[in-house]
Amino acid sequence: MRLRDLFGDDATIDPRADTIEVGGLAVDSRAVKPGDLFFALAGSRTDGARFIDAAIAAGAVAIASDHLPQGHARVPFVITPNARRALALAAARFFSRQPATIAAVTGTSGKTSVAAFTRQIWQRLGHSSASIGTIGLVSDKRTVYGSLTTPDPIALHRQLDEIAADGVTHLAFEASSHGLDQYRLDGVRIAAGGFTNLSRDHMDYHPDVAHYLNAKLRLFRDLVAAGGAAVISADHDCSAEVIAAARARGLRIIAVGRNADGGEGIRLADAAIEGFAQKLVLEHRGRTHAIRLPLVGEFQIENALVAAGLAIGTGSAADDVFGCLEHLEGAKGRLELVGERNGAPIFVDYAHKPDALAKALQALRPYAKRRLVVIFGAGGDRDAGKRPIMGAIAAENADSVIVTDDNPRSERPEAIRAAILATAKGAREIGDRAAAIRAGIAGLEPGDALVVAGKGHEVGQIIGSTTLPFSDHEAVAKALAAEGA
Ligand SMILES: CC(=O)N[C@H]1[C@@H](OP(=O)(O)OP(=O)(O)OC[C@H]2O[C@@H](n3ccc(=O)[nH]c3=O)[C@H](O)[C@@H]2O)O[C@H](CO)[C@@H](O)[C@@H]1O[C@H](C)C(=O)N[C@@H](C)C(=O)N[C@H](CCC(=O)O)C(=O)O
Ligand SMILES: Nc1ncnc2c1ncn2[C@@H]1O[C@H](COP(=O)(O)OP(=O)(O)OP(=O)(O)O)[C@@H](O)[C@H]1O
Ligand SMILES: N[C@H](CCC[C@H](N)C(=O)O)C(=O)O
Ligand SMILES: [Mg+2]
Repeated sequence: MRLRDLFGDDATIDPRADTIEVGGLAVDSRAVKPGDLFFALAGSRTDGARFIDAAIAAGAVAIASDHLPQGHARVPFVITPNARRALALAAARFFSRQPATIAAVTGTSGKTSVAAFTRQIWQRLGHSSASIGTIGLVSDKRTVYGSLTTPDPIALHRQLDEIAADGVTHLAFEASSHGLDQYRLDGVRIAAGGFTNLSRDHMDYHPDVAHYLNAKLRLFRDLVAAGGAAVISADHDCSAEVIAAARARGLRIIAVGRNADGGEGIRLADAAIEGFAQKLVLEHRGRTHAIRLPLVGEFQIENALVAAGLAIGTGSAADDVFGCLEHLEGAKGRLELVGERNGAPIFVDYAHKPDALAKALQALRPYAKRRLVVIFGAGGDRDAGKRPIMGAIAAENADSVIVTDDNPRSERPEAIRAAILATAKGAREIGDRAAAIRAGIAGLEPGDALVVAGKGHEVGQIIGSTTLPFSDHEAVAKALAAEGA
């Protein structure tokens, strides 16, 4: 593709770059292939400009950056005011196909679940559908394990192009605050945006909560296409501000939840637990719908309603969409019932931040007639401030707490555990996660419930810079087998 066709009018293109054909895009010098255009981006740890020589040595034919790199005037270059955004827009032009209908969801918790639910609703309504996010790419054609919640723009646009070529017409994907802040999803043609909730997260990255919320609001301010829909949970302190941002863009607002109006919105009029399911009464456009949602956890109602709103906001008929809610399956490792011992249910959950842990424990309280047991830790090289908060939440909302390791990464696991234990009064400490799970399961008695939180779908444990195979699902299964359960 011609280099010139990758950029808009705000780019200054070196005359020598004007005729260049670009074979690919690269943002990491170590991934450059001959013929690539290398984007030199200033990052959080280093500056891509330092790797321009390496990129050229690897075959880069031109460099794009937001400033003329010193000493590199001999290389064909493109200067563009916001190089990260320009990268995403260039990736959208380079990988030009996208599914015709795309919804994106943001919020502190529930994104993976909403993306999975939206995909399931569309699929059930007969559309070839996919989701992209923390658990990777899931489509009716293929599954690819993921690592980032919002992939970098090159990977994201390559995947959009591939799934569109596969025949996928409907995509729901997760917009993380990092992804929004770093312009990873600019260039995606988004027909509807969803917002679940806001609580403490990523305070190692965002200077304050306002910055974090503003990153999320970019979805409505900058990214959902004009005339598109905004599906917003109405039940939180931040809901009014999010709705105002979407309204300022003239988007079609579909508020959902107890505080939504049952006209354009989806109002939750009633909810009651029924075994491992919940009975809901919904109001929408003057009609009442009685639904049996086959999921555990009050928060899954919020996720299901945002997903329903996204499907309705992109053109599906409300009656059909509500019918699909009766068939939803939870995303892997999200309050997933994985076994039982002595009649006590055992769940795997992905709560790795304070509000999610509180919500997960509160959701499981009705299933623990005796003791609610939680096993969890906290990731290393991530917001250290959340550790004591999570310790206190566990002590308050569970009856028995085992503090173990999550992904310690480069940190000392004992130090992470100590920060949690400082507030988790009465908790046991068992660093080895498999041993912690064995101990938790061995102690279960009739009437108890156990949740292993923090790693959900993950299949590895990152210790130092090594990822060892580890899955909570497998660890639970092995512990149950050892107990003869
Ligand atoms: C902190 C963060 O978000 N970093 C992201 C950012 O990297 P960066 O630009 O800051 O990287 P850097 O290390 O400072 O390097 C600067 C530049 O030099 C380049 N470089 C570097 C070394 C080299 O040898 N050659 C080279 O060219 C790098 O490719 C980069 O372009 O841009 C990269 C490209 O898009 C991302 O891959 C990278 O995500 C890292 C891997 C990461 O771990 N991010 C996590 C925190 C994250 O994004 N999480 C969110 C939210 C999770 C959730 O709550 O669900 C997610 O969306 O997953
Ligand atoms: N709507 C919600 N409100 C509060 N907590 C929730 C909600 N949905 C999910 N959770 C909790 O958060 C955990 C993660 O859920 P999910 O993966 O759907 O969210 P996410 O926003 O994608 O998270 P991440 O940013 O970590 O990828 C769940 O396992 C559960 O403990
Ligand atoms: N996307 C999140 C996932 C955290 C999962 C948890 N298991 C941990 O390692 O902290 C992050 O990278 O911060
Ligand atoms: Mg996610």
